[in-house]
Amino acid sequence: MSPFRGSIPFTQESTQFRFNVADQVANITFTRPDKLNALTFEGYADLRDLLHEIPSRGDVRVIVLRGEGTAFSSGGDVHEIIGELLKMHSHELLDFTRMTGEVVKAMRECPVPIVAVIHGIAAGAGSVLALASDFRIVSRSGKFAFLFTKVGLAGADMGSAYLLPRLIGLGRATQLLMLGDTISAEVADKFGLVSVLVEDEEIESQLNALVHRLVEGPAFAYAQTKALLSRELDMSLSGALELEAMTQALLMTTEDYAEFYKAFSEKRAPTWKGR
Ligand SMILES: CC(C)(COP(=O)(O)OP(=O)(O)OC[C@H]1O[C@@H](n2cnc3c(N)ncnc32)[C@H](O)[C@@H]1OP(=O)(O)O)[C@@H](O)C(=O)NCCC(=O)NCCSC(=O)/C=C1/CC=CC=CO1
Repeated sequence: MSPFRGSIPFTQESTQFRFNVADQVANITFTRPDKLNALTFEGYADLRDLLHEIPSRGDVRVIVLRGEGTAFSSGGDVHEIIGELLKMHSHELLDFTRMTGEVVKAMRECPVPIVAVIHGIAAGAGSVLALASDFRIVSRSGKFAFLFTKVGLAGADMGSAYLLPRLIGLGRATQLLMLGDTISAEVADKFGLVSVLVEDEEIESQLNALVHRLVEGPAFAYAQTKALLSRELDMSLSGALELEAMTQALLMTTEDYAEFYKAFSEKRAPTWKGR
């Protein structure tokens, strides 16, 4: 069995992040500000297990991922890499790299939208967690560093060579993943990596506005949209058209769909139920 927990569900507080649910918002906050919220093996595994668990709770409409202090996350914990990873055998290393990939898989397969709040640096695995989120609210102090080649690893890690070109194009993804340079919030915005660019002091109000929209909106339609966006990436056009046709036909039977037209006729805003 993998040493990285794996089949053990996330049931208690993590030592790596704080988790709470309030008003249908799941807040996951990395809590190692003195290490710029570096991720330990336990941190990755806890995050993966928590992301597997959240959808089944039924009380969460949006997940907010953020870091305490001055950074989002500086990626893998360098001290743990030096102390443990460098001593591992190849089969243990493969367990580890697969486990980190499972975090990204859990994020992309999670039907609940994920919003990453980027102030300060998102580096290494931290930049990939931002990339794998559905929305990135980035303040002027935000920075991204897909720095894997700078530590002697392939720039493609945790699915970044899959996700990044799809988000910002092959040319810019090559530049970021191969050179590993740190880019500012402005450059990230120009490249298309940013969903909302905000002044530092506006980050909470802009986050609240987006979270409010996602909480109040049609959750089932959002979940299906996320699933289609992921699944259609590798499909033929005819496969994608068929999948969308089946999904829309399903959504046309929901209470939310009927509610929109009822509300339209009654000249009022719809009340979404997520079903
Ligand atoms: C570029 C930096 C992220 C930020 O630089 P700077 O703003 O100048 O801040 P520092 O002074 O360097 O850091 C402040 C303190 O935080 C500690 N710290 C920073 N990053 C880490 C970290 N990743 N792990 C542990 N501790 C960290 C730093 O030591 C300072 O503490 P002290 O004051 O007590 O010394 C810069 O910090 C930096 O380059 N950090 C390392 C980034 C890194 O190498 N990340 C890991 C990359 S690999 C990865 O993320 C993921 C995987 C997963 C999959 C497969 C294989 C490998 O790794």
